Amino acid sequence: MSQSITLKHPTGILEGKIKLPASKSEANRALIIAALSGKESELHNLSEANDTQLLQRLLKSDAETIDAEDAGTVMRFLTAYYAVTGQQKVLTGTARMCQRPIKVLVEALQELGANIEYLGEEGYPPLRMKGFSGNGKNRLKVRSDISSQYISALLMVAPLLPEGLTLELEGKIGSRPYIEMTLSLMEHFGVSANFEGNTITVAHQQYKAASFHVESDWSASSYWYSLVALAKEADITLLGLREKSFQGDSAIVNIMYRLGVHTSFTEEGVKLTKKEHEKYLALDFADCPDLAQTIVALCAGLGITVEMTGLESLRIKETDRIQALQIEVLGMNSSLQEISPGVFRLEPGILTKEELSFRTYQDHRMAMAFAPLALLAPVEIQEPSVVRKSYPRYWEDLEKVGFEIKENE
Ligand SMILES: O=C(O)C1=C[C@@H](OP(=O)(O)O)[C@@H](O)[C@H](O)C1
Ligand SMILES: C=C(OP(=O)(O)O)C(=O)O
Repeated sequence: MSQSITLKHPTGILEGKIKLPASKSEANRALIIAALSGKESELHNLSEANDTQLLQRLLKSDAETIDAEDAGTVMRFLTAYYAVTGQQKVLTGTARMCQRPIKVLVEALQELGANIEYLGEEGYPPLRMKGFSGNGKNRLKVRSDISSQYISALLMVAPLLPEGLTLELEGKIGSRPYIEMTLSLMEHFGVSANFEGNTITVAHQQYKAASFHVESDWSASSYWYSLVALAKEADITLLGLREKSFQGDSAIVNIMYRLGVHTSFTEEGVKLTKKEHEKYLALDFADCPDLAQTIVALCAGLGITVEMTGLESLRIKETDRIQALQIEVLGMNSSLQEISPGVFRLEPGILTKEELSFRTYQDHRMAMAFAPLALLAPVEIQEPSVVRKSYPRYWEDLEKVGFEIKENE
């Protein structure tokens, strides 16, 4: 794919049925649990997302050096997996992955008896995994305000530990629904846990073989909600989404109700139609950080002021997402500012440009969140292939509902 594409929509009217990619979060948990169980589990509808394809390949690889690329779940889940299964590996990733912290997880695994060495800067990948003595502690305090992926990684390996594991979560619990998703998947594969207050206990147990069907990705649905909110008229069905979901990003239903999208659940998934939107919103993203970019881009487009909290983890994701958003909304005459510690305010401006252009910072969600603005004016997206991380068919799906996409020289 070329360095940039330009999107236009000739009518602004959207109609169609879209099969979303499957959730990479559910799929990557199911893959790790199936590998830990040592049993033949049937996993259906594994995501075509690169993060999932990559984990599938790496779990089968005999190579000593394992490249987790830019996939946070792959890096964190494999660190715990290789540690507890005593495999000698070097775990690395993209330059950005080597700036994403992993100290909390490494220190926890070391306390459990893992021998892990930093090959670069302390606290960051690459890591050398040197074996597991298995005579460590069975109760740990772990910070839960940096990334929930550390907690999920520890929980999935916990039943293999001779005395199980009790985790005491310290600090604010960020991305909590992802921890709950991990526990639900573990339960699906026969392992019970107890989560009360800030303490999670998992006894020594065996995973059981089970079949599992991965649900469509609610995070990916958010771009379609945004498209409906910006369209002149819309009738869009997203296939394979369920009202009762393991995914916390299903919170998009209630957020988008306020931003002009009505959801009805059908046999096949969800049907999205337009309604009135509110003019001002205050939203907390602590439980659903991956939705923040969608909402910022949409509110800048619709002229809605939004005050946001719970954005702390955005600074250590595929890029510093707060900084990337602050730069990119300027091109729409909007501003995103921290008005008091931890509180960000998006103040939308009037669109004056005939064509909008957005950089994507090697972050799939920057590309997917800003593309729907092509319903207001032609939009150039730089480095469009970034979408492969979670939604490789995004551009094709937009073409199915009438977007014209031109590859630029
Ligand atoms: O466990 C998971 O599948 C994820 C957890 C979240 O990360 P943090 O826990 O780092 O916020 C989320 O942003 C990421 O896309 C997927
Ligand atoms: C943050 C994300 O993924 P990860 O942390 O798994 O790289 C994401 O998909 O938005």
